[in-house]
This record gives sequence, C-alpha cells and structure tokens, in this order.
Amino acid sequence: MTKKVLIAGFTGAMGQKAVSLVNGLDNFEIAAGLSPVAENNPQKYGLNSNVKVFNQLDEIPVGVADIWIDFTTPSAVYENVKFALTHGMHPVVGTTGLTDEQEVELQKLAKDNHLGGLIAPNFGVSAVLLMKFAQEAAKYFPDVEIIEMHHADKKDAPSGTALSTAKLISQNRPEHQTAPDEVESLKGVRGGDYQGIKIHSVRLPGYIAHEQVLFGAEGEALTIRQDSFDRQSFMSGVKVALEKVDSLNELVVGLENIL
Ligand SMILES: NC(=O)C1=CN([C@@H]2O[C@H](COP(=O)(O)OP(=O)(O)OC[C@H]3O[C@@H](n4cnc5c(N)ncnc54)[C@H](OP(=O)(O)O)[C@@H]3O)[C@@H](O)[C@H]2O)C=CC1
Ligand SMILES: O=C(O)C1=N[C@H](C(=O)O)C[C@H](O)C1
Repeated sequence: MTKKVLIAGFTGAMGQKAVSLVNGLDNFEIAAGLSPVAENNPQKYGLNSNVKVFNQLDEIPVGVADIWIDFTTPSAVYENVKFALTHGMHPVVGTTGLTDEQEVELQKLAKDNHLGGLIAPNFGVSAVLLMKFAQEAAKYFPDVEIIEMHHADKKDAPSGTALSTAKLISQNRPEHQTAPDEVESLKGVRGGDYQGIKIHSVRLPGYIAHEQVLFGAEGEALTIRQDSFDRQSFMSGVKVALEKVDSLNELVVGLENIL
C-alpha cells in the first residue's frame, strides 16, 4: 500500500532533499506540502501537479497524509508536530530546537493518540556514530568540549546535534569541573555550558554541518570529528525513518534507537 507523506518546510534546503527522496521511493507518495510563503504551484518545487500546497496549519484537512516529515524552524516545529499527532499522522522530525519539556509533551500526545514517530536531531550516520563514540569515551575522559560548525543560515545555536551529544556525554561522565577558577575577560569566550560541558558554535559560509568532540587528559587527547559535506547524507536516515515509523508504538528520540 502506498503511504501518503506531507512535507513541512518543503521549500527549504532539507525540504527539497526530502522531496527528491520521497519522489524516488516506490511505496510512498507526496500528498501535500506546508510552507508559509510557498506559491500554489507544486511543480515549481519539484512536486507533482496534484500535490496540495498549504501555507498554514489550519488549511490542512483531516486524512491528507499518513506521515508528516518536518524540516522547518525551531519556532514552528512544536505546533507542527502537535498538529500531526492530533490529525492521525506519524511525525518524522528533523527540525531542531524542541525543548526537553516539549519533547515529553509530544511523547505523551503520541501515546494518547496511539501514534509512533521519530525525532532525530541528526539523520546522518557519521553524527550518530560520533555521539555513540563520544558517550563511550566520556567514561574515561571527563574533560570534554564540543565545537559545532554550521552554515551561516542556521537559525538555532547550539545545534541540536551538539546539545544531544552533550546530553549523552553527561549520562556517562563522572561529575567534574574543568578549569574551576577561570575568568572570562571577554564575555562568552568560553562558550555555552551544558552541565559543565562547554559548547562552541561556529557559523560560516561554505560550511554545511560539522562537529568535533575534544577530550583532554594528562599527556593525551582524543578528538572525534564528523563532517556532513552534503545534505544528501541525511537522506538515508530519513528513508529508514519513513520505512519504520508506522511500526513504532511511541515517539522515539534519536535515529540510533530505530537502526
Ligand atoms: N535532523 C537532521 O539531520 C537535520 C536537521 N536540520 C534541521 O532542519 C531544519 C530546517 O533546516 P533547513 O532546511 O536547512 O532550513 P531552511 O531555512 O532552508 O528551510 C526551512 C523551511 O521551513 C519553512 N518554514 C518556516 N516557518 C514555517 C512554519 N511555520 N511552518 C512550516 N514551514 C515553515 C520555510 O518556508 P519558507 O521558505 O516559505 O519560509 C522553509 O521551507 C532546521 O531546524 C535544521 O536544524 C537540518 C539538517 C539536518
Ligand atoms: O541546520 C542544520 O544544517 C543542521 N541541523 C541539525 C542540528 O542542529 O544538529 C543537524 C545537522 O547538524 C544540520
């Protein structure tokens, strides 16, 4: 049976990659797209002429799609996923910026509506592996800092991946304070702080998405790095999510939990 997909943010950099992905899959079809200023001209965006284009949530009728792909903005994602879950759609969410509280609320909503879904801060295998390796290394190296580097159009900082990396590290890291007496003579120069783990966000044209986790100890260092040179690299993860999402019985966080 062909599954119908709605792509929220279909005009954006990731949305357009998702359009190409779903157009090339046998058992899925794009039924609708949501983007606030998109023209009602689906073909302009690589969509078939019968695809419905919506500019806001309240235009979307019940039953339009089975799966909701979200690559929008941190300010829109919570309401979007709430809408999907209350209108019978399984969410596959790549958009970053959901707070822990919002994730918990959405998980409850998914449970109440008997719908599974996935929230993945990163659909790239290199990033998923980086997070796994960093979590393991944190048992042995409590002194750690994260540097994430992204394109200059990125709206949120730190990246969802960096925040997720810090959360996973903090689960394994013994309580520890690096450089307890330090003083910043230039405000913010030591980066953001997640439970004692410093996070540094770099934004530069030419970059796509990159992360380094630096561990230091007496006389040695370990650096783990991943690079997403092309947004196509995220699509294998999105494909796995599309294939598995309707067999999930909860709103799962993290691609690694469905691989
Ligand atoms: N999980 C992962 O692996 C990855 C996640 N991301 C995340 O995905 C998100 C999108 O990234 P990217 O494609 O680069 O961003 P873009 O800015 O290129 O695209 C954002 C899209 O969202 C649309 N949009 C804006 N507001 C709304 C709204 N209220 N409802 C629906 N759509 C809206 C925009 O439409 P319009 O142009 O009409 O304003 C546009 O189509 C970001 O949060 C990013 O961090 C990115 C890469 C990988
Ligand atoms: O905005 C991006 O580009 C990306 N966003 C995600 C994040 O915030 O971690 C995933 C990837 O880093 C690309």
